[in-house]
Amino acid sequence: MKDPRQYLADQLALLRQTHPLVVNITNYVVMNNTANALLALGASPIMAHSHEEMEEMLTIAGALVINIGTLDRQWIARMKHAAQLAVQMNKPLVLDPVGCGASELRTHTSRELCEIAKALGPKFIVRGNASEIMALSGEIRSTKGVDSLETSDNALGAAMALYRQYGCEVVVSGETDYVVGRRIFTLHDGHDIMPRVTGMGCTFTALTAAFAAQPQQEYLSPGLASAAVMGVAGKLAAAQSQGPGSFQMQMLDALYQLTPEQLAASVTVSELS
Ligand SMILES: Nc1ncnc2c1ncn2[C@@H]1O[C@H](COP(=O)(O)OP(=O)(O)O)[C@@H](O)[C@H]1O
Ligand SMILES: Cc1ncsc1CCOP(=O)(O)O
Ligand SMILES: [Mg+2]
Repeated sequence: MKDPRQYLADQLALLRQTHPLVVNITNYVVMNNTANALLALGASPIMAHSHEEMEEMLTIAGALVINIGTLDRQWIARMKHAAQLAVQMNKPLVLDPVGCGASELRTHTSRELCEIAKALGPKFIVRGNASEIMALSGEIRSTKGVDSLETSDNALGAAMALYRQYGCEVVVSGETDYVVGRRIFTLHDGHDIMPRVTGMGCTFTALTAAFAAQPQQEYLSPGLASAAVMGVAGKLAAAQSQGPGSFQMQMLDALYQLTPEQLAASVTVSELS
């Protein structure tokens, strides 16, 4: 890869030209936040989950998000159907295993979705917090809920195991973000106010799908692009905020204002050898 910073700048510039459409099957908590974040960055969201329209949706979309945050039996059937279609249509799929480990239903469903999506290889991406990634891999059995009890450093082994098992890119968020694929990157941006706002991880997942939706140039790592954008926008937004309320608003403005040059200059990224 050329310098990862150049790759990141190119990816953001391309996104602003192509406005990729992302289909989101997501949770009731974050539908509005993630749609706004995609729009603010320059992508185009649609929230859709019905069986009847999913094939048409995926025909026009560049990528699919499956976020299990408020799952139930009916939603699980929709998620599996959409994942199967994504495989058939060779569309990138980003899974957010929200709350994996908090209930058997979440853990089991996340694994079933991974089994379906693994046929996509690197076009399948899992983005979760440390507890979720460790529960998905089987390294821990239970978690507290949707927030992480673990540091992302502790989840690196689990992320590598998932990469080997499913061939997917695995993105673990936290104070340090880890992007684990054929290569492994760490990013040290963001701000500790981010886990105090619901939906920041879901936003990360949705932005990952926006990068996955565009034609990849030299190196396929949508998770690296979204981690950089979340981290740099998060730092900029936190500097303008008084607390979680104003942070939410400032985050949308930062996603909108972020330039490719600023992204390349501000990101703290390194490759693990
Ligand atoms: N302590 C922290 N310091 C800096 N950034 C953080 C911290 N915790 C989380 N983040 C950032 O917040 C975003 C959401 O991550 P996280 O809170 O782990 O996800 P989730 O909301 O799914 O639990 C990511 O961009 C991550 O880098
Ligand atoms: C609070 C909550 N409960 C079910 S889904 C959800 C949103 C979780 O969003 P995030 O993981 O991005 O904080
Ligand atoms: Mg989450």
